[in-house]
Amino acid sequence: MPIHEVKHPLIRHKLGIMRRADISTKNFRELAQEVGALLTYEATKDFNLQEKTIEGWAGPVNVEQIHGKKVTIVPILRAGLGMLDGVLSLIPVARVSVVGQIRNEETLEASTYLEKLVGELDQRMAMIVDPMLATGGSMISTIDLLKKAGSTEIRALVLVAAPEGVKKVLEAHPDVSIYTASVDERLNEKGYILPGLGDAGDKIFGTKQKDV
Ligand SMILES: O=P(O)(O)OC[C@H]1O[C@H](OP(=O)(O)OP(=O)(O)O)[C@H](O)[C@@H]1O
Ligand SMILES: O=c1cc[nH]c(=O)[nH]1
Ligand SMILES: [Mg+2]
Repeated sequence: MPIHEVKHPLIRHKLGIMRRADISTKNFRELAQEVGALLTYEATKDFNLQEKTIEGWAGPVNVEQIHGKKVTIVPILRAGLGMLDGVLSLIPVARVSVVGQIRNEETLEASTYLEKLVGELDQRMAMIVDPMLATGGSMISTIDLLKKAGSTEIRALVLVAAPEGVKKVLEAHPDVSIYTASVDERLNEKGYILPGLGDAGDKIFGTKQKDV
């Protein structure tokens, strides 16, 4: 299923706190990482395991280990950095490919200002992280550039998604799976998600809240 709305009680609870208008930068930041980690848990549940015999305390023991999955995590600057450590806490060996996208607040068009990708993308699962999937422009542009660079297996982890953006991403890239804590109601006339979280980048970095 290309869209996975993860309804785990811990995620619902933490996301509910993130929606408070008066949340502090510190709390928003901490929760973005925590929900990022919980979404990672869900997004990796189909990873294959292989058996291996190791020397245990009482002799040889059969254990399982993740098989054949090289991963690159792709935070979309800026706000994606707010989930990166949470994802890395569960996949500590992953390489990180950084992509900068900025949305023009008038036209809502995304433009790429940084692309620093790791090698062997054709052999890695790419896990894109960004708190917000609104019109979908930033996500589509990121998937486009990853595919151009060789990615064939891509997952996207977002805290909150708008139905309009999910539809656009899946129309453009039906092979990509999206994991989210919530598919919200809709976009407002300025392209912000309702009820949403407001401007996630500003909340994570403590910059000025825009008039949304
Ligand atoms: O789906 P879209 O309509 O493209 O909107 C979503 C994008 O907008 C925000 O980034 P923004 O451009 O505000 O940059 P920032 O992360 O630096 O704040 C957000 O973090 C997403 O990347
Ligand atoms: O709701 C939104 C839409 C775009 N970017 C955000 O940070 N929030
Ligand atoms: Mg922003």
